[in-house]
Amino acid sequence: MTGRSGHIVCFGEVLLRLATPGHRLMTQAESLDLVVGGAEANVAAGLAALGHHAVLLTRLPASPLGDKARAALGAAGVDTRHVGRGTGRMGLYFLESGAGLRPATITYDRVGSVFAQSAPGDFDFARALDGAALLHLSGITPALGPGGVALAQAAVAAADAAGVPICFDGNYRAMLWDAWDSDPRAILTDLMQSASIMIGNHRDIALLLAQPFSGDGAERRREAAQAAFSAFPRLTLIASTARHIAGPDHHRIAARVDARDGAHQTAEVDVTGIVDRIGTGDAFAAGVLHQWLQGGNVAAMAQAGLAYTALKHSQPGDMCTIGRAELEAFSASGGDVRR
Ligand SMILES: Nc1ncnc2c1ncn2[C@@H]1O[C@H](COP(=O)(O)OP(=O)(O)OP(=O)(O)O)[C@@H](O)[C@H]1O
Ligand SMILES: O=C(O)C(=O)C[C@H](O)[C@H](O)CO
Repeated sequence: MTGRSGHIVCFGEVLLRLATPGHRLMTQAESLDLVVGGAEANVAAGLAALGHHAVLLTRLPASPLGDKARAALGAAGVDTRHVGRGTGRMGLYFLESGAGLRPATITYDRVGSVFAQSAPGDFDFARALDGAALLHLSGITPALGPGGVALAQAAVAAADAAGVPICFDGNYRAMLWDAWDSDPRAILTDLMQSASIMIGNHRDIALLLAQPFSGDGAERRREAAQAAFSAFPRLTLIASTARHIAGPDHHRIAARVDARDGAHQTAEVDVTGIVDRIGTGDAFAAGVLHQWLQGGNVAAMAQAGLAYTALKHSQPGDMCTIGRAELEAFSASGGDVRR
């Protein structure tokens, strides 16, 4: 197995999460717990925890909130040298924590953030991408509005110009797309033309291709993957999870990676006692990319993605900072205290 050299550039907005403590409703909360997140930052943190050189390309406000975000990224081992600063506000989201049969709810408060207000010229894409193994971005940036579309297009164009492969995570956020007069299909299809790796499932592909996939399970995923490989000539890998919600704190998750010439779908693992569901998709992406960077095959990528997403469910916060030793020691049956 031959590894890939170079750092990974993750491009996207960093948010502060303000969450009700102790499963309270927002109406009951008298304080809010603060953590730093953002889908692409979460992937960078996961990759850094797994021993890779992960660079975050973003812009934060020149304010104590921006300082807080940058400090958290640095503490997670993310390379913040390409984190720009600007005048304006920090993107936030509020989380009303769920419990039992009451789902968690998210309220975004990010319109007009420094990142969302940025122009492509505010980023030195070429410098950040110089020598990179991969650019990772997601469907969240173009969902921010026309300015976000321009940012995502500029990032993709710069990676193309530098010959850097692109990983695109669908990360469909209906609340963001529905907040403006958007055409997610056209925008995402255009961005996907340049992607080598897609993190997304049959729903993402159905949206892109305006084509439903009605089969079941693995058959439906293979059919969707084949349609995506036909539509996007540069695509080499599609990675997805299949999540069955067995109970309020009990999910069954399998992972799948499709290549043009084969696929691997893992067995399901039971994830119980879920502490935090947010960021588990980003942890999956980090696990898959961890193996991709090492030249692992579809089975190794699917297993690492599954293990890392399963482990993330046990860690509070948006980021997964669980290390490589724990990933390698992952056991679907969990374990007692290690002493
Ligand atoms: N309405 C939709 N249209 C198209 N794709 C969707 C839609 N809703 C969800 N998806 C896609 O389905 C996949 C799984 O969605 P889900 O919300 O379970 O995210 P996840 O990847 O498990 O976790 P995370 O919330 O951390 O991203 C994602 O790739 C997402 O983009
Ligand atoms: O929802 C978003 O835009 C975020 O970036 C916040 C979370 O960190 C992200 O959704 C987790 O995937």
